[in-house]
Formats: sequence, structure tokens, C-alpha cells
Amino acid sequence: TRKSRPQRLLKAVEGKATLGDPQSVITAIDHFCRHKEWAMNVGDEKGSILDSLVIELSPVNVLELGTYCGYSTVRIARLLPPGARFITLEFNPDYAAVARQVIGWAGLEDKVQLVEGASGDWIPRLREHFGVQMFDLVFLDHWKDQYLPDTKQLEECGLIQKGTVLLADNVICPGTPDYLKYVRNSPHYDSRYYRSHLEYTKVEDGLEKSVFLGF
Ligand SMILES: O=c1[nH]cnc2c(O)c(F)c(-c3ccc(F)cc3)c(-c3ccc(F)cc3)c12
Ligand SMILES: [Mg+2]
Repeated sequence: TRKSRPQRLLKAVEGKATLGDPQSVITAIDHFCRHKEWAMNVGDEKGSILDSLVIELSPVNVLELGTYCGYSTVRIARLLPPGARFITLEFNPDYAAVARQVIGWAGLEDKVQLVEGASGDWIPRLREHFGVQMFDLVFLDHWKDQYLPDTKQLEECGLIQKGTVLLADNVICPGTPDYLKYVRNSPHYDSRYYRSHLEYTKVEDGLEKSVFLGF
């Protein structure tokens, strides 16, 4: 059967990137998505905003919800300090299989723990399963309807604490209205919108950065 889009994206990485060179993997994916086939990676424009935030935060414990092909996983992992811990959750096994290979091609497999399954099932088990106490950064980039319930579950499990930064993709396109209303109206979050564009297009989209202020 015809290869899937993620598999074609992986072929583009294998054909163009240099093994062990994360930047070449990022460049190869962006080229493929801009010139061959659009795919829902955070992309180069929003990716640069993500980079700046990771560099500024220098997070030790990072959670990504929604791995897809591993593009943002590579963008984040390549900037983490030694000893940092990075868990990325992916629901779709086909996406996870491609992401493992993309992350491997970037030479970052030792920095990332890719966990397959539903975020709602895994969030309550992260502490006892991975020994993580809290996250410094959570990148929300999975299913838009899951952003709010997963955030509430992370709060309830104590995995979001004073200073934790939530960064959410696609808050305009396709949009996450209930999540935006929550973080923007809650006295427990300091929220701001980074205006950008839907990956590889001129359509408006952006990232919402929300800092938890404590209960
Ligand atoms: O689902 C997503 N997760 C994470 N990031 C995403 C992302 O960065 C996107 F740009 C899109 C997107 C936006 C506009 C569009 F036209 C197509 C796809 C989606 C998305 C939205 C609705 C769907 F039915 C399927 C995919 C996602
Ligand atoms: Mg996205």
C-alpha cells in the first residue's frame, strides 16, 4: 500500500539530513513541508518562537503532548541542557513509529522518552512511572479538545507548579477557545499570545504562553 505522509516525510529526512545533525533534520522537514507536502509540524516560524522560549527557560523537565513526526521534539531536545528529562506523548502508533526514527536520525534518542498512548491515561501515571515531580515546560500540540482537560489533570496531579510554563500551539487555527478562555481568565496564570502563522502558510495562527503563578 502507498506510504503514509509521515512515512514520506521520514524518507525526505533520510534522503536529505545528516545522521546525528538535528538542524539538518529540521531543515529537511521544513523543505519537504514547504515544497512537497504540507504536514502539521509546528514549522520554522512558530518553531523559532519555541526555540527562544526553550533557550530562555533552560527547562529541566519537559512534557510534550503530541509528538506527530517528532519535528518539535527535535527542536526542543536539541536545546535542552545535559541531564534534562523530556517526555513526549503520542496517541497514534504510526506517528510514534516515524517519530522514533526522526528523533534517532537527529541523534537525540537518549534525550527523549517517547510514550505511546492517550495523554489522559498517561498523565496520572507520569510521576510514579517516570519519577518526575513537576514540569518546567509543557508544549501542548495534540488534539485541540484535549488541551483544557489535560491541563486540569496536570494541575490536579501536581505536575504543574509555580513557575511551570505552558506553551500551546494552534490557539487560533484550528483554535482552542475553551483552553484560551481558561488560561487568559484564570488568576493562576499569566498568559500572552505570540502572533505567528499556521505552519508553512500565510494563515494566522500563534502560540499562547501561560505561566502558572501557584494556587
Ligand atoms: O491536530 C493537530 N494537532 C497538532 N497540531 C496541529 C497543527 O499544528 C495544525 F496546523 C493542524 C491543522 C490546522 C489547519 C488545517 F487546515 C489542518 C490541520 C492540526 C489539525 C487540526 C484539525 C484536524 F482535523 C487535524 C489536524 C493540528
Ligand atoms: Mg500544531
